[in-house]
Amino acid sequence: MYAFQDHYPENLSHCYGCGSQNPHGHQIKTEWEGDETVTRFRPEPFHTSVPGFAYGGLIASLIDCHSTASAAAAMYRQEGRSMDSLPAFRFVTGSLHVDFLKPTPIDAELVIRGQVKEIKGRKVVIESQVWARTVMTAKGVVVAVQMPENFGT
Ligand SMILES: CCCCCCCCCCCCCCCC(=O)SCCNC(=O)CCNC(=O)[C@H](O)C(C)(C)COP(=O)(O)OP(=O)(O)OC[C@H]1O[C@@H](n2cnc3c(N)ncnc32)[C@H](O)[C@@H]1OP(=O)(O)O
Repeated sequence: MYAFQDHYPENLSHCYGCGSQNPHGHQIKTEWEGDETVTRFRPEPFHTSVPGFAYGGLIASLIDCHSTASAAAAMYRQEGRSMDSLPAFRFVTGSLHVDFLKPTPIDAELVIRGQVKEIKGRKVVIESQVWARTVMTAKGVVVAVQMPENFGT
């Protein structure tokens, strides 16, 4: 699989959630399945909250990085451009909202499915659901905003 994150330049691949260059991070991989974006992730025992269940911060960070990657992919798709083409779209999280609907088992593969709800100017809104086996355990909404040139200054 060649994922959205595989197009990130190396100097922007250190993110804890999605950076391929961060050995301590989740290193998530996201791709299109039709009009939805999909990330699959298997929690480790050290991601535990209540024994047997995954920590909510893990769920939130999966939704976060799944959504920023989906935002970039959606912008490229809207422009009919490959994710390798320039200028690059780089998105950061403006807002992250998560609803925890059910406890998320630690021993299941998690499937995060995202839909593009809005693309307006530099902003993309992504809605996502986290599935464990046949149960939707969480859902989220992220407002992703194209990183300004002066980010961090
Ligand atoms: C394939 C190649 C791709 C390359 C890809 C490279 C990798 C790419 C980096 C990887 C890394 C991943 C990232 C992981 C996800 C993090 O963890 S990112 C880290 C956490 N996030 C941050 O640190 C962001 C900190 N905040 C900021 O820098 C600024 O507040 C922001 C978010 C850039 C927005 O500031 P701004 O650019 O001045 O925004 P502004 O022009 O005022 O607003 C633009 C639009 O966004 C909306 N907006 C802005 N902030 C918010 C908010 N908080 N709530 C709701 N809406 C908002 C505005 O309402 C506006 O919408 P419209 O009025 O146009 O409808």
